[in-house]
Amino acid sequence: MIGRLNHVAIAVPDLEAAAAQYRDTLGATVGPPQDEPDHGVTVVFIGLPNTKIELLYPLGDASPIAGFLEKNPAGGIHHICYEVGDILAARDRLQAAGARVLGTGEPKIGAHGKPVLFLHPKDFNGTLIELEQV
Ligand SMILES: CC[C@H](C(=O)O)C(=O)SCCNC(=O)CCNC(=O)[C@H](O)C(C)(C)COP(=O)(O)OP(=O)(O)OC[C@H]1O[C@@H](n2cnc3c(N)ncnc32)[C@H](O)[C@@H]1OP(=O)(O)O
Ligand SMILES: [Co+2]
Repeated sequence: MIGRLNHVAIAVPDLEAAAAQYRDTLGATVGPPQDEPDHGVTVVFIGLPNTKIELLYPLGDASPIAGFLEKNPAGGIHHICYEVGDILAARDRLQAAGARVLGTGEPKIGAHGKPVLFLHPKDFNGTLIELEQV
């Protein structure tokens, strides 16, 4: 069911500083900031040969990553995103297996314009998982 690793997301306390570090210190290809109000974050994507890094910064006063940054003020790995071919079939299979799908259970459109869902970290070894339909 899960396929390629689409991205690894890092929540950061300073988006510009983190983007500059990846661009200037690590020599990576860094995209522009993208506000994603429907998700409560601003994201910056860093292109790598085999996957992407997604830098996350809270947007608005109800950001789902605010709590994470309070607990991890220096930032930290926030989630990993796997690709799936059929996100509704994946959701149904996961729910049938007892996994918690976050939010309403209906996919939202993510930063790549594709449907995404999130699975509760406590069900997957303390790791927040995002699924993106490709
Ligand atoms: C533009 C879209 C973009 C894309 O790629 O397309 C994105 O990726 S958007 C990313 C931001 N959106 C989300 O993360 C949505 C899903 N996340 C959530 O619904 C919340 O963050 C949630 C429910 C995972 C955590 O909520 P909260 O921070 O309020 O903390 P809780 O106290 O409810 O957490 C319960 C429990 O889980 C632990 N936790 C929280 N976040 C993480 C995490 N990222 N990784 C691992 N564990 C996490 C938290 O510490 C609590 O554990 P406990 O032992 O009970 O203290
Ligand atoms: Co993501």
